[in-house]
Amino acid sequence: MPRAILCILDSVGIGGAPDADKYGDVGSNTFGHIAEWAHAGKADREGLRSGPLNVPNLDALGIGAAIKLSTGTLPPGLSATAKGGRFGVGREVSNGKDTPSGHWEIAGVPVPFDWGYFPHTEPTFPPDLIEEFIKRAKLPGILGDKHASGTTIIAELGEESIRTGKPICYTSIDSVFQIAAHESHFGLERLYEICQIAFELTAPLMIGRVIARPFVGEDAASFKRTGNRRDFAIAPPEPTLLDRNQAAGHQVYAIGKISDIYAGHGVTHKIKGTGLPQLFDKTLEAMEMAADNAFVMTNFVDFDSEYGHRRDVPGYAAALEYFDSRLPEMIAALRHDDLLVLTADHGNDPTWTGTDHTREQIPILVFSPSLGQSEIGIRTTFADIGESIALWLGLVPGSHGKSFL
Ligand SMILES: O=P(O)(O)O[C@H]1O[C@H](CO)[C@@H](O)[C@H]1O
Ligand SMILES: [Mn+2]
Ligand SMILES: [Mn+2]
Repeated sequence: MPRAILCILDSVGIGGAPDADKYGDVGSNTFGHIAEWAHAGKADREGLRSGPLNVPNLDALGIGAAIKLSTGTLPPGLSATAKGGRFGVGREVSNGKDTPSGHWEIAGVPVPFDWGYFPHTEPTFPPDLIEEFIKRAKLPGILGDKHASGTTIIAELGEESIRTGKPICYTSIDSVFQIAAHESHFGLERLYEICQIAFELTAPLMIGRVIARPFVGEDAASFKRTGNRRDFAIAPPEPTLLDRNQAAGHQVYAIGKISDIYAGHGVTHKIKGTGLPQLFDKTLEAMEMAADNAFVMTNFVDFDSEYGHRRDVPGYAAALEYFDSRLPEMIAALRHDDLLVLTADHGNDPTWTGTDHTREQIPILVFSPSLGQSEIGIRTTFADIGESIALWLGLVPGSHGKSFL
């Protein structure tokens, strides 16, 4: 009986989005630029990695061929042909270049509305929203109230936050309200509590997510964010592939932040994990446990949060190489009628300006011991991924996308 395993390599875009101009992202290409920089010796870091990007397993599944299809250019060191499985390119119809938009569309539900965003002003948040938040959450005030990178703003305001008990509230180009506070001084449960209050206040503004960003350490030099991040997200507007598989009486394993992204909807097994090695292990464990017709979905967030937003090219390259080095384990764990899909939710080119996501097309790399090799072309919506998995799992067709199987 069939099963499906869907790995979202968060932010591993492959350039070529036809509407990138609307986002100021023309020419961005996360995977392609990392390969180029590595080839030019610009992704070396002592003790971490050096030289050209070493990703033979992703290359065999067609990452090079997909990038060539997406942008017209084959990055150095990658192959123009795949050696197994099906490869192609996904193009997003949803307007946001953010995690929920990408994930919902992949799971068959393009976002039919525009998210709310906070302006590039200081303060960025509406004063009446903050006033109500402070009152309901019983806070002495807030810090931040601007667009910022999460690690930078903790270094800047973390000490003051500990001293005053005021949480750090900030946003980005995405539809987010993020709250950073110290895990023990402020308290993790208290942080979750105020995030829930913020979520109730921001959801009517169509803000996609409130994100709890706990950190530890005692001064600017030692502050570090922990794995206790939690996303409070608006629920998808229609049943996703997760809901559909659950409604059919089958298992849905949500690994990493998947459950948060779909507001817990359609999830039968929620599994948390921190860091690429653990997320990979948890995925392999789920593949061992999963019953017939199960859908296993993992979000590998570190590509995005640790390397993309941090504009860390060597770090991103090393993360891709790590994932690649473990891919043979996942392939070896596949049963004859398992389907493995590797893809991404948006781009986050670490060679690009700023610290935000980039509007890009995504790779679609599909492998099953029972499928032959072929090209599936440029798909005009990410929803084709969800529809293909639905078909594989024997579900009734949904209302968006077409199967490429
Ligand atoms: O800079 P950090 O806190 O990692 O924030 C990033 O993480 C958010 C969620 O992915 C994005 O919207 C971006 O702002
Ligand atoms: Mn993402
Ligand atoms: Mn991100």
